[in-house]
Amino acid sequence: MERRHERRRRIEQAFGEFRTAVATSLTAAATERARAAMRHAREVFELWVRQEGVDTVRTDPRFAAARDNPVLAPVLRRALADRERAFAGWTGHAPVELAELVARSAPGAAGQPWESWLAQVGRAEATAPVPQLWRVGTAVVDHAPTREEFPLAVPFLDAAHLYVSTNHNSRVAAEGLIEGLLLRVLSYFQPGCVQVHVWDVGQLTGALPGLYPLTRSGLLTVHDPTQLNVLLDDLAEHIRRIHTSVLVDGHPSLRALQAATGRRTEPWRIAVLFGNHERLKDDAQQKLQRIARNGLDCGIQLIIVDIPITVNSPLETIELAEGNRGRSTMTGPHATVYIDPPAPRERTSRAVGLITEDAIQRRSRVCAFTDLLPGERWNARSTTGLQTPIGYYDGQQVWLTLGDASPHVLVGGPSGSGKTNFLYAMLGGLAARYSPDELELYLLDFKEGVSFAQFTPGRKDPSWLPHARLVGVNVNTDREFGLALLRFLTHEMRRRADAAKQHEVTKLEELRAEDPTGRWPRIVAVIDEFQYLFAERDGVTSRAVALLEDVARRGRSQGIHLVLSSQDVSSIEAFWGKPAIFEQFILRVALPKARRVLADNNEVAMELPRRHAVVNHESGVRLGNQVARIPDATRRGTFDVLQAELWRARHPGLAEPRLFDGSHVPHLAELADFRALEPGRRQAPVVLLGQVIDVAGSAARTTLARSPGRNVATLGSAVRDAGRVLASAALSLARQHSPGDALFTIACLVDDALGPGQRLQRELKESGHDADLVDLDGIRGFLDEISERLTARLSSSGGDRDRPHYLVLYAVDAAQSLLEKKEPGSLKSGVDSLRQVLRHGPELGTHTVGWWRGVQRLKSTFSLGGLDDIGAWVAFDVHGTELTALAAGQLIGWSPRPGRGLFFDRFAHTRPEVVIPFGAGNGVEWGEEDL
Ligand SMILES: Nc1ncnc2c1ncn2[C@@H]1O[C@H](COP(=O)(O)OP(=O)(O)OP(=O)(O)O)[C@@H](O)[C@H]1O
Repeated sequence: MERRHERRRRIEQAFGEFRTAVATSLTAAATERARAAMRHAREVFELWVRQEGVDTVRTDPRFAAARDNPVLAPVLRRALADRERAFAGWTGHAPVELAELVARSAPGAAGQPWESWLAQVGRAEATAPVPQLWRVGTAVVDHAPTREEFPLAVPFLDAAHLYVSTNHNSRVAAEGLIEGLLLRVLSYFQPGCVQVHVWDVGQLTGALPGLYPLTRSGLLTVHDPTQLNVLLDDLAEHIRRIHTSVLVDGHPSLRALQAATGRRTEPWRIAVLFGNHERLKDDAQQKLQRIARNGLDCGIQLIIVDIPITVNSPLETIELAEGNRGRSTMTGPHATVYIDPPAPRERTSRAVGLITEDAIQRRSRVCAFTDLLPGERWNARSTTGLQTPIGYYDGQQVWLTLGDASPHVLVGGPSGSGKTNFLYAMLGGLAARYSPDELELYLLDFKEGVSFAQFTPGRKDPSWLPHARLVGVNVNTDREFGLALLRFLTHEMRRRADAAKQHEVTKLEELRAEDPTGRWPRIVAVIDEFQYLFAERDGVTSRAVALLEDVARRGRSQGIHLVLSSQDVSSIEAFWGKPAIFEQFILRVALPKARRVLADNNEVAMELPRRHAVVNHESGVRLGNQVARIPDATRRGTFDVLQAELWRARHPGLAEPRLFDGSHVPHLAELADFRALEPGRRQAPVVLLGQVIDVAGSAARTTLARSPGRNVATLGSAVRDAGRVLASAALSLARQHSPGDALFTIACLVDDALGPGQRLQRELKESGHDADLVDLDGIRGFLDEISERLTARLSSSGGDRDRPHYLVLYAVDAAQSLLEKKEPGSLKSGVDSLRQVLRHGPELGTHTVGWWRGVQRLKSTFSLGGLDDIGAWVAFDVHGTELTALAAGQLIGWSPRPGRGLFFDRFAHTRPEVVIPFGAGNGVEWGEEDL
């Protein structure tokens, strides 16, 4: 029994222990569960806090119970502390710093409140620094511990397009945003620097009505809702034109061009496009994307509203969800932006009115020549091209570019339309920008008058244009001078090409890089009234066409630019027959009423007001038209003042430009070739017969070597022309002999020749030479005597060198009948003696410089074939066909003209060249009465 009790007690005890153990563990489990539940509650709460944000949890009634729960309070406290920590770098500093940054980057109207600038006309020029940011509103970071506003500003001009998206609640606010931004831009820059285009898919006159008065001044253009393509094509065309004619120096953008050169020639064009959330048609969409991609470099900005589009270029977006509230890419997804409220309508109207008036005034402002000149002279480099403003349009400068893309210029306009004035404006702008080491000018004016003479030293004004190397005036009928200029340019092209080749490059630009110390200026060759060059269907025209084609084609890469100006481009048949030449003249300048300069369907020149020009860098097609008002550049006080200034600044060693004046008779004594002659030269004596028409102004020369054929003839009826040739020949020969070394015999065989002959004798004697005079009575005896002496010398064996003897025979043919007579019993006539002298004289130092009054008369002096004894000749009023026999049988196209002769040297020339006889002696004027 006892044992049974014991067993029971032990069982009960075991159960008791079990119960205790179970109870203990149940209690522990309950505690653990309660703990887990609390942890869970905190975690859930934390999740809410993190998800909804501390501010919501603190204020939203849904969280009231949780907020009051002391168990959860630490969670909220921790979250608040975390936020404080996260915003530690922001709160109190960043908004202030942002405000300062915007103040710095958005000066004046770009960032200040409207009260301080609206209704004041902008003063910044297009070349002024562009604000980096433009204020549009304020922003607040959504969950910042304290509400701190900071300004919202966007990059815009040159930097980024703007995209605005709206809903039915916020379209009005979006218009306010855009109008506000445009007013900032329009009020920052001088009127004219910015042009605005508005297109609204839904309405013709809806969007931005506050700006409409600007349409009066052309600063705003409102586009037809159905004509988006026209606007897009226009913008695309601007981009193309700017790339081809403005960004020619390798600058990637207008902004870069401005940074490098300080120049901004194009206005900003802002296109505001209002859509309706629908995609544009595919082609418009693609055009818009292209404009977005390439526009910023060319000053074209887009503001796109509610047009779905992806854009592959810098773009800021403002998304307005509710009224003026929204988000922007500038501030990111955690900040709410608030667009600035618009300025009062009345103030906006006043501002727009003022801008419009100012723009209209600027457009009508007469720009002056000085407006074309840079602040600093000669600091531009011509490595890649030449650029200058040549006038104004809408208060903006219009620039002209000579470079790879537009190497040559064709200028056209009827007489009096202002071509010469335009050329002065262009040359002034260039000469002020580029130093004479960067730019050389060759200027030729075919018409009568002295339009380019101003560039050379004058009697009243000693100044000359330091860039001018050659000036041709009154060229008129001396088309050969045009030819000479073109020939010079082709030589220069070759010289440059050779130099480039040595440096293993091909272009002037590269040559300058390879040879930085070399002097490789760009050359601008101006030919005014160039149609004269092609005035006749003759050899000059065909050679001119060939040379012009060569220069027009290859000049581009060698920095040689042609500027051809004409009042009548249409009549240049020879030229029009060569479209390839014209194609090189990409830059066209049409003055009022100019015909054929621009493309056929481009009539803009017909409507052009006086003193304006169309400058077209696109071969004259309509899209390339840029109208400019050209300032007066020819009046006193304009170009002349600039020239005097540049002249004073020139390098002291710089030579004066060479002047070729077609109306001027050259003076022998002035000629360098003449002055260089002196006694004691070892070479055969040189005979100067006149001046050839070349760029250097060289003398027409032949030599009198002691060999057969070295005689000179001048042919023509006038004693004046012939006398000049004979005298300059004799005087140049005299200069190469010491007194007494040579003998001159002057035969005057017509009365007219007596004056010039005696004058020549006197001059020769005055310089110490032996000079005899022979007349008709003495000529026969004289020639017989010389002839006999020559025969004797020819049959003798050697001996001393004969003293040079020069026979200067005036009107040889006048003695023909007298010389033909034979003495009774003699087989020899005087003509035989003359032939003997001409044939054998040169070998023995006896040379004849004779005048025959016509080709037939010369021929009758000789027997068949004797013409070979005349090695060189100058012909005046003799027709080209008559000269064939004297020029080795070649056909000669020569129409005689006053004061000009044709010179041929059988020993040196392949074809004859035009010569201008000298009008003066050895430092002594020859009066007309002497000739
Ligand atoms: N932009 C201008 N501003 C003021 N005056 C001008 C302007 N352009 C031309 N003129 C004046 O008009 C006149 C004719 O101009 P210009 O001599 O330049 O014309 P052109 O076309 O060269 O004529 P032509 O072919 O007869 O020589 C000149 O007196 C000139 O001063």
